[in-house]
Amino acid sequence: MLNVNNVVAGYLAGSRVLDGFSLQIAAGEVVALLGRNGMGKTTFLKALMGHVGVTEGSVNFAGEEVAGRKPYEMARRGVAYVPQGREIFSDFTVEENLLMGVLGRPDLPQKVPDWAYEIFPILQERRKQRGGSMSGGQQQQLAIVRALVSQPKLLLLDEPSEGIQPNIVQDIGRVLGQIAKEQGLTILLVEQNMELVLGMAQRCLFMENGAIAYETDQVQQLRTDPAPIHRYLSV
Ligand SMILES: Nc1ncnc2c1ncn2[C@@H]1O[C@H](COP(=O)(O)OP(=O)(O)OP(=O)(O)O)[C@@H](O)[C@H]1O
Repeated sequence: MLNVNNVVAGYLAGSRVLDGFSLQIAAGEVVALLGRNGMGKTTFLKALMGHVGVTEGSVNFAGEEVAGRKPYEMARRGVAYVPQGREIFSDFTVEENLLMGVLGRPDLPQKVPDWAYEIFPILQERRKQRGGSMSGGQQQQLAIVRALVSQPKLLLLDEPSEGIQPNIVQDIGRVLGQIAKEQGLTILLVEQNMELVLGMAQRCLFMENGAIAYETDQVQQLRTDPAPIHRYLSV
């Protein structure tokens, strides 16, 4: 589904935050992208969404070259992005926030589907309340469902557990794992919370200096043999 080859990308002209970055993700996979702060994980998600320019290499999504596409074009092609810090609209109600997710897909019926409120029941209870009045965890749930109502093929999540109480993190992990399994949703997860990663991911990619340095599909072995975690994540 996603085939990224030798990508170079950065913020300033000539900068190489991503430097020879390559990865492949098959349809239906749940993959975690890990690495210390500043290694370029968020930059990759932004480059894939078209928020950061790709200066070298190729990004193929669903059989089409997409490097250089704008964020709204990526959304229409079925890539949904839940950024770090959630970025919900504080003054909009829960329902209005969800509608924003639908508006990114003009080919879908332009209303919030009923199933959106069944994913996390709190969103039904808070439907008419301002997004900004909810807790951080509830806002994260809202941001995730806002992404899901665009009916993505690929869901990008940037640190969904950040600053959120453990029971909501667990709930998010359980729900996303279930959706991935039952509906074949492909997920790329950037995350520091190893419990969430080990509970969800089928494959872990470790980033160092702008590229993937190591990967494993023996995710559960990381519990008993955490050497890669120490090597690539410890400061
Ligand atoms: N808007 C920006 N302008 C210039 N440089 C940036 C910008 N955002 C990030 N960088 C730089 O790009 C590098 C990679 O940052 P990035 O946020 O992708 O790292 P990360 O692996 O996601 O780490 P973190 O866990 O801290 O978010 C860092 O050196 C960072 O300082």
